[in-house]
This record gives sequence, C-alpha cells and structure tokens, in this order.
Amino acid sequence: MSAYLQFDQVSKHFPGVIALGGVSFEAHAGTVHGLLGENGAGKSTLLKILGGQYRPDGGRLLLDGREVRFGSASDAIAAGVSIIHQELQYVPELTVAENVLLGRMPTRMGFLDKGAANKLVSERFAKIGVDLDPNARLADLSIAQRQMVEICKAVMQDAQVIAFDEPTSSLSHRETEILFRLVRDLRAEGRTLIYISHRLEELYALCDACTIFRDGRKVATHPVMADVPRDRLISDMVGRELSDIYDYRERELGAERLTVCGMADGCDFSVRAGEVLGFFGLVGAGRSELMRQMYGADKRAPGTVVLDGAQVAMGGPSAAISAGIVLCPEDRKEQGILAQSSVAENINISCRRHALLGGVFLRHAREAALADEFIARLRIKTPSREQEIRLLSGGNQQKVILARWLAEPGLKVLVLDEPTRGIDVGAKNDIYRIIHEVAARGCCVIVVSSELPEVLGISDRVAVMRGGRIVGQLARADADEQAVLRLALPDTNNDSDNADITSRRTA
Ligand SMILES: Nc1ncnc2c1ncn2[C@@H]1O[C@H](COP(=O)(O)OP(=O)(O)OP(=O)(O)O)[C@@H](O)[C@H]1O
Repeated sequence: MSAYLQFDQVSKHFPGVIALGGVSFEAHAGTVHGLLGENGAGKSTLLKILGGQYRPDGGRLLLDGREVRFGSASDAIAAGVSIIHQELQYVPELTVAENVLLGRMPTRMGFLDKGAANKLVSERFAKIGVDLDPNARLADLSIAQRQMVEICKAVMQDAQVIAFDEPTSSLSHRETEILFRLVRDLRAEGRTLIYISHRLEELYALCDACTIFRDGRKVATHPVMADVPRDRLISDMVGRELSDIYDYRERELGAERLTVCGMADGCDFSVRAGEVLGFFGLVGAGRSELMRQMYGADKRAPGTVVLDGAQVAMGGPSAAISAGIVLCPEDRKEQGILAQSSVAENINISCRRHALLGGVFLRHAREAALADEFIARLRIKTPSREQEIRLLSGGNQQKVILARWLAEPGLKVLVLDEPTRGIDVGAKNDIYRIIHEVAARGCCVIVVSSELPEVLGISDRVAVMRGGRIVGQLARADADEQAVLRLALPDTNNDSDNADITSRRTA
C-alpha cells in the first residue's frame, strides 16, 4: 500500500492559538483514516488546509509523493481533493444535477444542457446506489440527501482524496448506514478517505487506521484501528483516564415537581425533584417536538405544564424561561449564537435578559466571573472570554451555548436536546457531571438523546417514544439496551431497522 496523502510538519497559528503545531502523518490509498481529538484539537483546521481554504504557516502537504501548494479551494479540487464539510456547501436554488456538476455543466450550442446533465447524474447515482431525483431543488432535500449530493459531486470530480468532517451528526441510523456503504465503496475503488468523528463506535466500524490529536499536536497514529483498545483511544485523546464517562451517582429524589399533560395523545409525563429523565427514541419518534411544545417554542399548543403545583402560562419561550424552564435545542443555529459576539456575551445573554445584575461595573465584573467559571468547568478552549464565538471550534461553540443555559438564573427544569452531539468524550464527561450537579440541587433534568448508552448511563428513569407517543417508562434498574430497544423499535419485526440499531450499538 502506498501513502497517497502525507502531512509533513504542518502548522497553523491564529492570534493567540496554535491550531496545528507541526503535524505529520500519512494516509494510504484504499483505506479510511480516522481523525480523533478533543474539541479544538485542530482536526477541522487540518481539513481546511487539505481543502485549500487555509494556507499552512509551515510544513508540506504531499499527494502521491509530490508536494502540492493550494492557494484556494479550486486548486485542491483540481488536484483531486474533496472535503465534505460539517456545514455543507451547496446552492439551495439549483437542482441536484446542477449542484453536482457545478462549474462543469454540459452545454449544447453554447447553452447549458439540463437534459444531458440529468442523464449523466442519474447514471452515476444508479451506479453508486443513490436514489435521488436529479431535478429536485437542493432546498427541498433533507440534510442526508444534501450530503449525498456533496459526495456524488466529489466522486464525479474524480477526487482521489475525500475527507468527511463529522458527517453523521445530523443523520438517522438508516442514513448513516447508506453513508457507510458509500464510504466503503469508495475505499474499494482505491480512494484515500479521511473521516472525522467523535463517535468511537463509528470509527471502529469504518476506519482502517487512525490518528489522534490533542492541542494541535499528533499524539499517535495507529495503523490498525481494530487493535487499539477503546480506553487507549480515550486517554490518548483527552490526556487522562476516563474509565466511566457517565459517572452516575445515586441522588435523593424528591416529590413530583413537573407534570406535563395533554400535549398530545399518550405523551403525559412527570419528573421528580432531583431526577434525570432520559427520553430515547429513533429519529422522528417525536421527542424534540414534545419538548418544544412543552416549552411553547411552537405555535400555541394544547396541554398543561404544572411546576411546583402552579400551572405555567404557556406563552412561548420567554414565559417558560420566566417560570424556570429552559430548553437547549439540538440545532446550534437555532440556538441563536451571536456569531460576532464574544464568548462571555454569548454565555451571559440570559442573565442580561433577567436584568438581575446591578450597576454597569458590577454587571461586567459578574459577567466576566461567570464566563470564566464556565470556561473552566466545561473546559472551553478559547484564548480568552473576549474571543468571538465564531472563531471557536464547532464543539467549543456548542459548549458555550450549553453554558448559557446552565448559567440561567432561577433554573428549575433543564431540558437538553442531544446535549453531546459533536462533543468530545472528555467534554461529555464534564457535561454529565454538570447534569448531575444541577439535578442534585433539586432541579428536574430532561435529556433527549439518540445515543442509547448515554441515556442509560445518566438517567434515573428512561421514557421511550415511538410514533409520537411515550410507549414505556423504565426505572434505571430495569432499563437495559434490550428493554429500551424492544419499546423503541417499530412493531413489525423489521430486520433492517434492527440491523441498523444493532450495528451502531455494538460496533
Ligand atoms: N479562524 C480562526 N481564528 C481563530 N482561531 C481559530 C480559527 N479557526 C480555528 N481556530 C482555533 O483553532 C483551534 C482548532 O480548531 P479546529 O476547528 O481545527 O478544532 P477541531 O479539532 O475541529 O474541533 P471540534 O471537534 O470542536 O470541531 C481551536 O482552538 C479554534 O478555536
């Protein structure tokens, strides 16, 4: 096997940050090479250098033994490198075929030939087993479908190196399986694939080799992924032993504090003071919708929410927040990141809204202290609290948003929807510890998650949803993988659904 792609002492600095401090590793043709590392370790920066978006400050990049220097993304594409970024890059108003062939549309007598484009793209889709209408507008497709379009684009550009940056973070189990199949097919064709993920089970399922980063440096390259024990990967990544990332501790549960009823058929539930209630279900089971409804985020819905014996006025999110109920939604964009504002401002938004703090000087001092406290507690990687949030890595932005809700004054009910998506394993451990602390203060904590081990690891009780209803609630002692999946899976004994789930669970 030849090393098709080589990084040789590659470095990249930003003001106050060494994103990459001289990184060397190589990836072979016909393999999938995983990249792992804490949030902010430098993985995305490396892909941006590979994709021509950033120029390295030092070091060399070699393709097939020859040094390449990319001045722009189109240089990288011309050299046969394609990056499937976390934030997909497509033109929503154009069709699937137009996006796939962007800049290379076939023409006839000087005009774009849409018919020929559709035919070309259909043939290619058929060959790789993708079921998409070349005439559909990108804006009308799901995230997974748009991702398929990006991959097809890379394939049709004849990219020899294709790199994926956390591609499954918004995909369902079934969509993930389709993606895995595509990646394996590309590997069989002899392409060099780079795959970034925080999901260790995915990396074990897909990667042949891996390289681990910490703080902009390479910790290790393992030529055979399957030979590396999980504990070793984790300690390499976070620089400390983490034998039990969930760190569950028994808590004294109080009386029923929150009761939600009449939101939708079969969706009533309650939570005791100090209790962590996990909500599990397959994607589309209705968990996020129920939470949003309870929070008043969607249009005025039926049903009542009773907190500490009093009915909560269902007047939208601000009413919920005033009552002490906060929801941290799964989609970061929806969460109102103030991209141009500092980390401190993003953490302190909710405190400002409450105007609980005194004069301007006092307020600034308190806000600064609160921001510093959360930067330390969640180990947010930033040169200072004054850094603009948009300059942080994806996972660290996510932590700032979480801090915003954890800092909410008067918190009584904390609802976290997929709180650890895109977050590294060390930071997950920090978040689980904070969930425990919030519950131990007597708050009700609701965690919606598609990661079954996470739900089982941190919850006092697990509610399982399927088809828009709560189909069962299991006490911690009775909640194991089998019991939860039996409730969560469709009635029909659908083997492929089961296979999907099983592969993600046990890989
Ligand atoms: N344009 C920029 N300006 C300043 N700092 C930046 C910029 N881009 C990245 N950084 C910093 O460089 C470091 C590496 O970031 P990078 O996005 O490569 O991390 P990552 O390993 O991909 O993290 P994650 O797992 O959270 O996506 C981080 O500290 C980040 O804040």
